[in-house]
Parts: sequence; C-alpha cells; structure tokens
Amino acid sequence: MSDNKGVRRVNEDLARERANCSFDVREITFLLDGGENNTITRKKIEDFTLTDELLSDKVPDECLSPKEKYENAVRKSCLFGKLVKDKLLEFGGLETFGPNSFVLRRIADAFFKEISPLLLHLGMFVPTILGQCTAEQQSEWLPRALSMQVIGTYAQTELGHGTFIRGLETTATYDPETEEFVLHSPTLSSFKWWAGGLGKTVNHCIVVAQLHTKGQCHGTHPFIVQIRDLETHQPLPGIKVGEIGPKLGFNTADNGFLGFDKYRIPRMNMMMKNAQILKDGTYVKLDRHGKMTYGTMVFIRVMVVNEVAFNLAKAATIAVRYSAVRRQSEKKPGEPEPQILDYVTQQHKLFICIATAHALQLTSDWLWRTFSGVVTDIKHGKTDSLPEFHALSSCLKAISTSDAALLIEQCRHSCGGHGYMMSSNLPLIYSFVTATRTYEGDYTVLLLQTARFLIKAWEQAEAGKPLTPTVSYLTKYFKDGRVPWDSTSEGIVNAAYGVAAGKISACVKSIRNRVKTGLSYEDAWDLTTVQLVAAAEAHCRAVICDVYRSEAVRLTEKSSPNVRAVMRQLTTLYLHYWALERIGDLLRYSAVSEEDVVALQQKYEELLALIRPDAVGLVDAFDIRDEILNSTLGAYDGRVYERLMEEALKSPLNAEPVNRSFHMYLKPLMQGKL
Ligand SMILES: CC/C=C\C/C=C\C/C=C\C/C=C\C/C=C\C/C=C/C(=O)SCCNC(=O)CCNC(=O)[C@H](O)C(C)(C)COP(=O)(O)OP(=O)(O)OC[C@H]1O[C@@H](n2cnc3c(N)ncnc32)[C@H](O)[C@@H]1OP(=O)(O)O
Ligand SMILES: Cc1cc2nc3c(=O)[nH]c(=O)nc-3n(C[C@H](O)[C@H](O)[C@H](O)COP(=O)(O)OP(=O)(O)OC[C@H]3O[C@@H](n4cnc5c(N)ncnc54)[C@H](O)[C@@H]3O)c2cc1C
Repeated sequence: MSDNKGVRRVNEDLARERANCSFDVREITFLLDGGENNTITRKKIEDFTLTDELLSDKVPDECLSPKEKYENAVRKSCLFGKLVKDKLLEFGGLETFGPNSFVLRRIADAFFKEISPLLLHLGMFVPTILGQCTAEQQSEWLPRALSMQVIGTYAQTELGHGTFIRGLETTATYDPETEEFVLHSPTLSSFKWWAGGLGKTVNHCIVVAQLHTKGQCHGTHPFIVQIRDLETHQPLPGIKVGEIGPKLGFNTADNGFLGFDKYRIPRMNMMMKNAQILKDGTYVKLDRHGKMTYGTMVFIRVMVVNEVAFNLAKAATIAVRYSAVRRQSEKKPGEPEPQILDYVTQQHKLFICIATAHALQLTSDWLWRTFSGVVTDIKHGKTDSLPEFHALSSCLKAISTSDAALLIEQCRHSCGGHGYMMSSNLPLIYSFVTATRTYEGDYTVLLLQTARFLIKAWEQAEAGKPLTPTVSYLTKYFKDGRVPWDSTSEGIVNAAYGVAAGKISACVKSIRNRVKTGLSYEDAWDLTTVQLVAAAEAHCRAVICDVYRSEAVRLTEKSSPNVRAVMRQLTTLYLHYWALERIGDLLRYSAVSEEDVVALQQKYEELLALIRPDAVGLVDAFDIRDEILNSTLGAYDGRVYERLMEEALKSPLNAEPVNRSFHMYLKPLMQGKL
C-alpha cells in the first residue's frame, strides 16, 4: 500500500515478509482510517499534495544553519498554506479542522521534518477563534485567518508561569474613555514565552491576560492582538517580540517571547463568547461553568492523543521494517545471521509499539466522538459533562504522550547505531513527541487534575450517589477486598479497574488519616500526590485497555477471520504486557496467584511468536508513505544501506575533499607551529 513509486528493487527479506503475511493489509488500513472511503480520500489528498516539486530539498534540513532551517520551513509552510487555502478545504470546508485535520497533519510531516511555523495558526489560533469568539467576531476574524491574511498563534504561557494559569501576570485593563484595553507586561516574568510562530512569523496572536475593569480583576481572558505591521512585518510600537532560542526539538517553530508596554487594542478584540465588557466597562460573565475559556486546551489535548498515536505508528514502521532488513549475530554456531526481528527481545521491544499505536488510535477516535458529544451539549447550554471530560482528556493526554515518547525511544534503541542518525528520523520523531508530555499541560499536573475528579467520584460512590460512565466501575469495586482474577481479556480489564479502585481507595484513606492528624486538607492532599498520580495513571490505563479491547472487537465484527485473529492477538498482547508491567499492583489488589503470573508470561511470549510473521504486514497497514516517514531505515523498499550512504554523501562536509580547518589548525598543530 505504501508509496513505492518507480520500479525499484525491494529488499528480499521485506519482500518475503510481505509474501508470508497472513492477512490482507488493506483491510487493517481501512479499519484504522475509519473505513475504505476515508482511505480513498486520504490517498487522493496525499497524491495531489505530495509532489516532488514541492518537497525536494537539495541539502538535508539537519545540515542547514538555524536561520536557513527556519527560512526553508517558512517557504514550505507558505506552499502548504496555499495548498490548504486553494484546494484542501474542498475536501470538507470547516470540517477540515475536525477529522480531516488528521490527514492535513499527516501530510504536513512530508513538508516539515520538524515543525511548521504555521502549526499554531491552524492548530490553535483558528480553533480559539471558533471556540472563544461570538458569531459576530467569528465573521470578522475567521475569513481573514483562513485565507492567511492574518497569521496568528496562542500566547498564554509566560516566563514565570505555564501550569498555573491563574498566576499569569500580563494585564488587560479596560479604558472606557477610549473603549480600549491596555495590555501591559509589568515584570520580566510576565513576558509571554513559548508561543509557536511568535518569534518571527505571525502578525497576530491570542494573548491570555488578567482582565481589569472598574478597579476589579476578573481573572484570565483571551484577546486577539495585532503585534506586527501587515505590510512591513515590523513589531508595532509598544510591542517587544523575539525568538526564544534553540531547543531539544521544535527548532523550526520559532517559539517566541512577547512583552507589552501599555499597548492599546479595541474593546471588541476581547474574545467575547464566554464573558463581555460593555462599553462603560461593566463585566458580564456568560460562562456558567467557569472554565470555558480553557476550551482550546481541552481541544488540543484531544488532538494530541491522535498526534502521538500517529507518531508512534511512524516509529514502529521504521523500526519493524529495519529489523526485517537488518541481520546481526548468530543464534547457533555456523548458522546464517538472523534478521534481528527474529530475536524475541526485539519482538518484545517492538510489538508493544504496534499494539500501543492501535490502542491509542482507537482510544483517540473514541475520545473524539465523546468530545463531539460534549461540544453538542455545550451548544445546548449543558455543561454537566465537562468535569468528567476534563478528567478524561487530561489523563489520556498525559498517559498517551508519556507512553508514546518512551516507546519511540525504544524504537530508536531497537535500531542500534543507525537509529541515532538524524536521517533515520527517529531522533526528530522523539524530540517532537517528548514535548507533547509537557505542552498543553504537564504530565503530573494533568494526572492530578484527573485525581481530583476520581476522589470526588469515590466520595459520591460512598454517599450512594450515581456516577458518570468512566468512573461507574467504582460502584462495583467499592467494597474492600481483592478483585477476582480471570486471565481472559475481559478479566484483565476488570482487574485493571480493580487496581484503579484500590489505589483511589488507598488515596482517600491516606488523605483522611492525614487530616485526622490535624493537617489541612490541602496539606494532606499534597502529601498524598505521589499516590494520587499513580491512581490517576491506573484509572487511565484501565480506560485505555477497556476502550481498546471493546473497540477492536466492534471494529472487526465484519472482518475476515485472519484480520480478526491478528487484531485479537495484538489486543491480548497489550493487555498481557500491562498486566506483567503492573504485576505488583495486581498482586496487591487482585487475587492473581503466582501460577497465574507464570501463565501470563508464557502467554505473552506465545503471542510474540504468533505476531512475528505478520509484523511487517501490520506496519505496512499503517500505510505511511515514504515522503511522510522521511527515514533512511524505514522506507517501503527497505534499501537501508543505499539510503544511508546517499544521505551521508549529501553532508556539506563531503562537498570538498579537504576542509579548510586542516590548513588553519590541524597542520600547524601537526607541525608544532600552532
Ligand atoms: C496542518 C495542521 C492542521 C491542523 C492541526 C490540528 C491539530 C494540531 C494537533 C496538535 C497540536 C500540535 C502541536 C502544537 C504544539 C504546541 C502547542 C502548545 C501550546 C500550549 O502549550 S498552550 C498552553 C497550555 N497550557 C496549559 O495547558 C496549562 C495547564 N494548566 C491548566 O490547564 C490549569 O491551570 C490547571 C492545571 C488545570 C489548573 O487550573 P486552575 O488553577 O484554574 O484550576 P483549579 O486547579 O483551581 O481547578 C478549578 C476547577 O476547574 C476544573 N478545571 C480546570 N481546567 C479545566 C478545564 N480545562 N475544563 C474543565 N474544568 C477544568 C478543575 O478540575 C477544578 O474542578 P473542581 O474544583 O475540582 O471541581
Ligand atoms: C515545545 C513547546 C511548545 C509550547 N508551545 C506553547 C504555545 O504555543 N503557547 C503557550 O502558551 N505555551 C506553549 N508552551 C508552554 C507549555 O504549555 C508549558 O511549558 C506547559 O504547560 C508546562 O508549564 P511550565 O513550563 O510552567 O512547567 P512548570 O509548571 O514550571 O513545571 C515544572 C515542574 O513542576 C511540576 N509542577 C508544577 N505545578 C505543579 C503542581 N501543581 N503539582 C505538582 N507538580 C507541579 C511539573 O510537574 C514539572 O515537573 C510550549 C511548551 C513547549 C515545551
């Protein structure tokens, strides 16, 4: 399925793997895409966007200077932006920012090895206009944003505060005389810091600031602010803006800083869907829930689960194909060197990556559907489902990003030395994904948000009150005592819920015991946070296991027997992997015995052997084109060594036989003349 344009010889081992695959690869591709029609549309979009003319880079990006890299990324962003503007919206209008945006994201990876400086424009500026503006404001800003007349970003985080939004220091003070807001950065720590594209690219940004009117502060609110002249691109008077410097990744995203010196914007530039300032400065709150201005963050947390699933699929594709091509060592004296994929330890490193990519993809699709329901509720004025959804999206964002980053690094390890090459693309995939664990809410902080919800849910269960769907298991496991053990998939999911319930119960006891000693509730909570994070993690793992298992069963109801078999092997592998990883928890909270543990391990190893012949087929089914994979190790044809050499020869250091540093430094050193 993947692109293998031109008739090039496919590596023999890969060809044999494909010939031996037990199922029709396309069938799984359709499942993962959400149906054959989606696959057809995606491929059509990929075919007309991924042309050599748009993508060709004479020198690899990683060999460019930071400035050249940025300029190349802007060039490609404009080509990509024009494509989106001219053609891609035909595929779904504004819906492009729904499910089809995943296709856009996928294609974007062929244009940018790192990040587009315009990612935040499409990823956060436009969604915030949709989520935080009134209809009137949307009609003013949306057409200009979608046609790229205004280019924006989302500037919330400051030098001094990222997590604690209520602690932001930038002020927006309303002046009824002129009907304007005065934006000001009172301290160094109040400078906006991090917003993608802010450093050099954008001319507008959404600024989150403390709103002051009539001598009162009403907390943080979003404002649309023009920061650069549309003609000259010079920063406007009262604006101090620049780029924050090199980072572990994201180096083409020109993340920026921004300070205001009593900078004025019109009253109507406050995004007024959830709160308004009347002309005379009266504050009108429209958000009955209180956290609706955090909506863009919730939206991105949902998107990020899909984002990391896709990136893990890329890493798994690279590592599995490479492991089928690479031969090393010998299993028995004198035997030919085996494919490294034949080492059971290699299978242990990699098959969990394939299964996790499926688990996260199916969970992400489910989360997106749940999110759409919440959005519909909100449109009808109902916000009751928001606390549960905030708890759910927070933990899924935290666990999916953390798992994906660890497993992508595992894919890199599994490729030995060549995995360390930038041309393998594994370092860039890792540097991108590891950032997702931090941005849009740090891992620990988000799990603690989920824990707040879980503790409240436990108290509700105690009081005999009804519980919302994702915590309804607490009623079942409310009583003390171990969860019965049953080694079926359903049994493992139940045990995972039992572990979560046991951990939540332990947290409640800890907090109460600490309060009994005279501590305040806040101090008791704080001292229990290590356990609370673990409880939220256990809850989230149970949800992922449950959703993955049930969605895989549902999706494969009409599949061919072989596809159903391999999909079942993967879900079972995933459940066994996590049961073994968390065996201490199971021993504490369930009735699992030592013999059961031995049986779990044995079954896990059997599953590795069963999946082995289908491993290449499974990663082919992700159907990620070579242009998107961008990898010397993972291309469809498996010409690994040829590609490594071709890329090495593009290094600027190979452009001349002798570098001038020889004459300037080495020779004088050799001759004792330095
Ligand atoms: C080509 C491309 C096309 C398309 C692209 C499409 C998609 C792109 C996909 C991915 C994007 C990729 C890349 C983007 C790259 C980088 C972007 C990065 C951007 C950023 O990072 S923006 C900054 C994000 N910042 C954060 O996330 C900060 C985290 N902090 C918080 O969220 C809050 O401060 C925190 C920690 C939740 C606490 O808030 P606060 O102190 O105000 O609240 P309390 O703790 O007191 O809680 C009060 C109460 O409120 C509840 N609550 C909190 N948050 C929410 C919420 N969001 N929704 C609902 N309820 C919430 C909380 O639970 C408490 O409830 P309780 O009292 O317990 O009942
Ligand atoms: C690549 C990248 C891109 C970004 N893009 C943007 C952007 O476009 N726009 C934007 O506004 N922001 C952006 N950010 C900022 C990002 O949202 C924040 O960095 C993130 O929310 C974490 O906040 P922080 O940096 O303040 O970390 P901190 O909160 O300072 O965290 C540091 C440590 O303290 C711990 N900690 C903090 N609070 C608590 C607590 N209450 N309980 C327990 N532990 C705690 C954390 O767990 C962490 O270990 C970006 C960040 C990165 C890395």
